This record gives sequence, C-alpha cells and structure tokens, in this order.
Amino acid sequence: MGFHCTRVFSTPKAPSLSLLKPDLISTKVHQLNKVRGFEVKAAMPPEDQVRIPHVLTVAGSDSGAGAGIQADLKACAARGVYCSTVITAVTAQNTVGVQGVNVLPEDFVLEQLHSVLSDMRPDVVKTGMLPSTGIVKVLCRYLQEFPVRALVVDPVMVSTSGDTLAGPSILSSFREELLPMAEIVTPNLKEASALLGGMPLESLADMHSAAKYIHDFGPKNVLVKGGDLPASLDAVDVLYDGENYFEFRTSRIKTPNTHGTGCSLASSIAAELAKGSSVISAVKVAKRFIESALGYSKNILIGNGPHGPFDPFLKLKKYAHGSSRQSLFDPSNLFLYAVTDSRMNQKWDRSITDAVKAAIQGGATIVQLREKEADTRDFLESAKACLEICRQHGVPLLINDRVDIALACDADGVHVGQSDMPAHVARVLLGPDKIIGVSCKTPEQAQEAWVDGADYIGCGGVYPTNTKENNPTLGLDGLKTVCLASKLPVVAIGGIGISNAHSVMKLQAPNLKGVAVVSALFDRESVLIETRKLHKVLVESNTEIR
Ligand SMILES: Cc1ncc(COP(=O)(O)OP(=O)(O)O)c(N)n1
Ligand SMILES: Cc1ncsc1CCOP(=O)(O)O
Ligand SMILES: [Mg+2]
Repeated sequence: MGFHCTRVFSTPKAPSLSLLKPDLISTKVHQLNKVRGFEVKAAMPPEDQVRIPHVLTVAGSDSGAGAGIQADLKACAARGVYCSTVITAVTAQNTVGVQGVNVLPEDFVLEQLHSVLSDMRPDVVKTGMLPSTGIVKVLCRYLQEFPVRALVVDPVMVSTSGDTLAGPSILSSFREELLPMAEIVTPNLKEASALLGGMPLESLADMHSAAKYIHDFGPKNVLVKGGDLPASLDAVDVLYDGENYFEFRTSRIKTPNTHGTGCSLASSIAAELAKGSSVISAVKVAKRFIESALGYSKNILIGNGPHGPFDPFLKLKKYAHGSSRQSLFDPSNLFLYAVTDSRMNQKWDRSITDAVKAAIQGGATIVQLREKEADTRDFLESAKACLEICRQHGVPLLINDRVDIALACDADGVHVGQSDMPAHVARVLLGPDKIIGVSCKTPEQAQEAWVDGADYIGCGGVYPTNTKENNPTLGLDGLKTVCLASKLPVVAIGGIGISNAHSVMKLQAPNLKGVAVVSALFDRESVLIETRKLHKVLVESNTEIR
C-alpha cells in the first residue's frame, strides 16, 4: 500500500507585530527570520536575478471576485505583472450588491503592509477600498518609510451596485494625505464630485474643471472617468497632467458585466507603470485592455444580479461559443505601420533600436521587424531590445515571418505571407492573444486569413516597389477589391510614401485602416522627420475624409 509522506516543520509562532512603529517592526521581523533559521536573502548571484514588475494592491476583498483585490490580481496577471495584496476589508458581495462589510483592524492592515513593503519592494502601489481614515494614515506613513516608484489611487467610495464602501469622513485624508503622494488618481464622476465637495459634474467641460481642481490637491495626474456622463454616446475619460488635457474615447459597450471595471482599470494602469511605461501610455494601454475585455465578456453569464463580472483573461467565452476567438487587436494600430529593413539601416549606419525609436517618436502606431538578412541569434537580441522600446510607448511589435522569434521574445505577434507558416498554424503556436497579420492579394486569400484566425491583412504592392522582389503591383483598384471582400482590417503596403499616402486613404475603401511603409521611412537620412511627415499626411487625409 502506498502512502504520502509530508514533512512537517514546526515554527515558533510569531508574536503579534501590531502597534509597533515601522522601524521597530523591521528589527523584529529580521530577528524572527533569524530565529526561524532561514536566510533573509537567498544567495543568488546578481547576474541571475530577474526583476519582475510588481504591483501591490491595498484594497478590499470582493467575495464575488468581480472587483476589489480579486479584480486587481486578475488584471495584473492578465497584464503580466506580479501582484501582492494588502486587504483592508472583507466584503460579502455578489452580482446583486454588497451584503456585508467587515473592516479589518488598522493594526492588521499595518502588519500586512509591513510584511509586503519591508520585504518585497513593489514598484507600484495601487489603492482601492480604504474604509477608514486610520488605514489611509497608516498607508501614507508606510509609503514614506518604503517609497515606491508610483502610487495609483482609485478613490473607491461606492460600489457598482450603489453601496457605500468608504464614507465621506475619508475625503479629507484623501485630499490632504493620499492624493499629494499619487502619480495618478482615477475618480469616476461621483468620486470626483465627492472629492470636490459635491460639485455637480454633468459635461465634458465639467470633467476638465474637476480634473484641474483635483490636480490642485497634489497628484501628478488626474484621470476623471466619464462612464456615467449622461447622454454621451462615447465613454470619454479625461487625463490632466497639470499642463495638458488628453481625452480617451471608447465606444460604449452594452453589457451588464461591468462590475470591477474601475478596479481593473486602475490595476492595469499600475501594471503598465510597473513595466516602465509613461502615464499617458499606461492609461492608453489599460483603457484598450479593459475595452477589449468588456467587449469579450458582454454576454457571459455569472450570477443573477444586474452587475456581472467580466473576464480579463478572455478565456471564459469559449464555454459559450465553442472555440470562437475575440481579437484583442485594435485596428487603429494599423494607421502608420513601420516595417524595418536591416539593409536600409546598415546603409544609413543606424542601429535597429535607433530606427524603431525614431519611427515611434515620429508617430508610428505599430512596428514590424522585417530583418531578412539577420541570423537567428542577432534577430532575437534585436527583437528583445526593440520590444522594450515598443512596450514603453504602448506600440505593438510584430515579427516578420519568424514565429519562433516572436515566441522566444514574447513579441505582440507576427506577420506572415502566403509562402510563410500558415496563419492557422501560427495561431495554434501563438495562442489567442497574439496579433497575426497575413499578406493577401486576392479576396480568396482575405477570406482564408479570416477563417485561419488572423487579426488583419496586409494588401499590396499597391505601387511598384524596390523593397520586395517579384512582387506584382495591384494598384488602387486591386487594393479596393481586396478591402471590399475582407472581413478583417486592412493595411496597404508597397511603394507608399508621403507623395501618395493621401491617394491611398482617399480611396475610402472599407476596412482600410492605414499604410505600411518600409523605404519611405527607413531608406532616408532621418527616420524621425520622414515618419512625422507621413503621420501629418495621414492625419490630414483623415480630417479631409471626415
Ligand atoms: C503589413 C505587411 N504586409 C505585407 C507584408 C509582406 O509579407 P510577405 O508577403 O510575407 O513578404 P515578406 O515581407 O516576408 O517579404 C509585410 N511584411 N507586412
Ligand atoms: C514587404 C512588402 N510586401 C508587399 S510590398 C512590400 C515592400 C514594401 O516596401 P516599401 O514600402 O519600401 O515599398
Ligand atoms: Mg513573409
């Protein structure tokens, strides 16, 4: 008969650390660790150590797991960062509403904060439900003791169902203590109004004023979320950085499954900041992510109440709809598609990373590494370096032809042609979340790309090109025929530059989202200047068309 053997260690129970000052606790923990007989820091050579982006969330638990700590953990995992947790309250909650709230004692919140901050050193702290002034004060004290790169404050006060999670007594400690430490604060309209003493917020102009007034409390950036704005068609959020306003518009997704969107958005922003993104890029990426997840989850059914959760992993719908896949890809990324060329960069004596940086600075909205000459190892190293740059700017990076390189560096996807790996095979290898583009010259190829699970098609050569040999020219008519037949967004390619991009966009072909360009950007002295010029032409074409 077999048996299991479990080795049991007995460790002395830790005396309560409650109510001790941070510096005293620090000593105490150190002593305890020694008593327990393990080294405080594992002896790992520095060159082997890998820093993982890390967000600490300080929030309440939601038993229904749509919002709160559970939403934060899911969002961070989906965005690929580590998430530790300090729980401030435990709520009994479901899709109907909040049935009970149990606030944790301040000294136990303190103990959790100490455990995490003294040892694990998160990059970013994100706050959610902070149910008492005492907890806010403890948190602020700890953030002074253990500073982090950024503090993201989601000033949670009321749940989606309308239940109060933090009363008005919290407002002064938010305004005076927490907000001055924040990199960004993300109030919805009700929270922004509460922070401003009940100021009515009913229009986009009011959101601008609110963002400015809240900025005066001291956070570096304010994102006022306009989801509740009456009579607005689009959902508009306003970001104010103390100098400029940025508006983020997304189409409204009709779904009851919005419980936890605020928590997940703030966590996703925190996750992107932890990866090293700028605030504007973090907000952009996080908003797109939440929009995709909401779209994907709009029909999933969990619970009987009116406030269902959504699925940030985009996996649950497969139970309802077989293996159908919802693309995470944002077609507007195809607007100015920069495709690199190793020979051109060599000719102009620039590194691929400088080329990619300049293209992004000039306005490229997606980058493809098309390094036909590079050997595998060099290609992989370049791809890793370019990916770091692209991630910092929220610009997707695709790899031409080489699915193996895309997998190895975790790029955002691949572009394959008719003689490369078939898109359906690439889809199996890359999974549902990566972007796959396919070159198509005919309506039949466009249909096949859609069936194969591609996200977009590249159509060309529209004009004659020296960049790709033996590539038939389709002309504008050929492009239009493919666009009309395509169920996927299309990017035009081949011989396109500042002199003819307008003619391509003026076609107003259905599904045509932008132009992909090699030589007009990279076979030039200044990639930055050429990309800027092309960007301007495309923006002007768009304005004229509208
Ligand atoms: C956006 C975009 N469209 C088309 C192509 C061409 O791909 P393919 O047909 O595989 O030819 P190569 O680029 O591999 O020579 C592309 N790269 N990008
Ligand atoms: C890769 C490719 N596929 C169709 S045309 C083309 C070349 C595009 O290069 P350029 O923008 O320099 O004409
Ligand atoms: Mg190819």
